[in-house]
Amino acid sequence: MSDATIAFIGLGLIGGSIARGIKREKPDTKIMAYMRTRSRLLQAKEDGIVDVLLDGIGEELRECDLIFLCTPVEYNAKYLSEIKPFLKPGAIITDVGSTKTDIHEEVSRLGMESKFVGGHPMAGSEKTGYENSTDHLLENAYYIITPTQASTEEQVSRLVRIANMIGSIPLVLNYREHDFITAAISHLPHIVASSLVNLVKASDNEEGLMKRLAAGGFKDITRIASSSPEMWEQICMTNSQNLSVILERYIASLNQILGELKANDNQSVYQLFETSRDYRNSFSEKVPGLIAPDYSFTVDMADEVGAISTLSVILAAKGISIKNIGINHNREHGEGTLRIAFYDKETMDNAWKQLERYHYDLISN
Ligand SMILES: NC(=O)c1ccc[n+]([C@@H]2O[C@H](COP(=O)([O-])OP(=O)(O)OC[C@H]3O[C@@H](n4cnc5c(N)ncnc54)[C@H](O)[C@@H]3O)[C@@H](O)[C@H]2O)c1
Ligand SMILES: O=C(O)C(=O)C[C@]1(C(=O)O)C=C[C@@H](O)C=C1
Repeated sequence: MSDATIAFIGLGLIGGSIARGIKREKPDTKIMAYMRTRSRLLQAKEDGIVDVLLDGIGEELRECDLIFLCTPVEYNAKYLSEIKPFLKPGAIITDVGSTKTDIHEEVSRLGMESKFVGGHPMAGSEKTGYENSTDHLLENAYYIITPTQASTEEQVSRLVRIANMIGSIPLVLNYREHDFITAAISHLPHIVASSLVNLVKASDNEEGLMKRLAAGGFKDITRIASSSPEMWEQICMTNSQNLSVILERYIASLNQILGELKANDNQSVYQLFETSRDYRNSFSEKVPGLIAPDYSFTVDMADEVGAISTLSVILAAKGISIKNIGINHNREHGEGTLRIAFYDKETMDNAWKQLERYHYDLISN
């Protein structure tokens, strides 16, 4: 079944980014959307991302092959029963929620296992709303797919196709396992970041010197404390059991560090930093989800004086901005190769076309 008509309930950061990615790759997809803020929906129509504006859940959904739930997790689960009467045969509902057990349990309670496949893109931002969505937000990030016991291969492969289409890397996972993993690598970090920021707020002096002097270290590990409270309250409440287990382990590890500090146990404090450094360094920066999308290609060209400037002039004449240009030192592609990076995919594709016209030898990265 082809997913020619797709609806989005909630069109914020994640819904908006998926819709943009789909429209970029398959512009003839008919996209319907509903969200709380009407003005942003109108903007999405103006941008050519949404074709049909919905006033709520209703008859129009009967036309849809695929329905994305992209609101905070508890609202996603509530929408299931409302949407159920409007599902056409073969249609599936999916969601993008950060927790999965809660919605899967609601799916079972409603007897909708054959109509639902869960999803969760493992990328995002502390920013919210359609206005911050981009067609490349989820590129190079894992897109976790959580089937039900009744999900068919065909249904799962439809979600895999969508994930691939938007540049993500699909990964099928059991929904309970998903929630334990994300408790440790996503939900606890949000609690740590927010509680640390609140600790500094409570400990600062009247002149606010802590706030003023906070530098890279503090800012690096607290960026996510600016995330949406509505979204994170719902994530924590729907994964409270896993989160409690992980939080208790974390508190125990903090208490251990406290004991070591008080006892002047410098060996153990050294080991804390040594172990974490080695493990953190073993997270390849090439791990999907950690790297920014790379819009670059290589040009194999003669190593002649002026070669770079000739190429730059060709691109500049077409108004194409280059983000970075440099000689490739690994020489895998032969002598005089140049790596050119661009700000987005569209610019990169355009540059490729222009250089092809001048018969440059191009290699995709
Ligand atoms: N932000 C992230 O980093 C991230 C990453 C992966 C998954 N998620 C998940 O994606 C979902 C959406 O998060 P987001 O970051 O896009 O949030 P967002 O605030 O940017 O967008 C939420 C959208 O839902 C709409 N909405 C909220 N309540 C609604 C309701 N009751 N009915 C209809 N529309 C409603 C809002 O108007 C908005 O369009 C959440 O379930 C979240 O757990 C978030
Ligand atoms: O980068 C961020 O701002 C995020 O918080 C993204 C992040 C996370 O890594 O925890 C947040 C929630 C999601 O469900 C998936 C990704």
